[in-house]
Amino acid sequence: MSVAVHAAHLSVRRGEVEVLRDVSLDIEARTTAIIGDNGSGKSTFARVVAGLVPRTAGELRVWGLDPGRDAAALRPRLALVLSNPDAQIIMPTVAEDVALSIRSERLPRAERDLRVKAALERFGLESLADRPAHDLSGGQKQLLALCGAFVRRPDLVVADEPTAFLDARNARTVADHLLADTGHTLVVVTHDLALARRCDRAVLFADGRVAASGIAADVVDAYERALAC
Ligand SMILES: Nc1ncnc2c1ncn2[C@@H]1O[C@H](COP(=O)(O)OP(=O)(O)OP(=O)(O)O)[C@@H](O)[C@H]1O
Repeated sequence: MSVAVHAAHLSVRRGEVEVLRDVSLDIEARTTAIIGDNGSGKSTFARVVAGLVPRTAGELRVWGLDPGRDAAALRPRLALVLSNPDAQIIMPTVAEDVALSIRSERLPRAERDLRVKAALERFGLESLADRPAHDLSGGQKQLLALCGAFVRRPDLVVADEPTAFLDARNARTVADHLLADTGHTLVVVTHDLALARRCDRAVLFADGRVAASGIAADVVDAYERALAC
């Protein structure tokens, strides 16, 4: 499997604070969880991979491209899912919001509508297609955010605490969709250790550095043992 994310001695400074320090890792598994305490740098890592935050030092490649310099080439291949779906809803109705995600592909209308319909069906949202998006429940909104991400058929999905505001049932549904093998690579920042365990690999961040990485269950076990001390 090719390397989705390659970081070598990556550092990120935000203001006076060095938030990521000397991070070196390769992400090549299909699904990778990023775990660690509050403030350990997980979201910053997700954002620098997604090209939203610049690096201060070191090397970063996403599918061999530099997220800072090659943002335009990476944009169609990468989808970002955040914990607060309200921040990701733009259009008035559910179907329009999903269609917006593929507007830049300039598809013929019939083809676009078919793509949107298939995506809505996959996420169980077809009966809500014409509903105002902001009227959906929190769980439905997060499914809508996922639908908008996956309708683009991204190679890499970066999800930052996608289950944070969901009940156990919706968290499970969202995790099932993220982990389903649809040909994408998943990097998921999460405090949901059940979700982290279901990933192939995990990376534990501590104080802006990589503290451990390996098979997800092993890394989560080590983190839980450390938490118990
Ligand atoms: N724009 C910024 N300016 C200054 N400091 C920042 C900025 N963004 C993040 N930080 C700091 O960087 C550190 C890491 O933040 P980050 O959000 O990456 O952590 P996290 O591991 O995702 O935390 P959480 O689990 O609480 O979401 C924190 O100390 C945070 O205060």
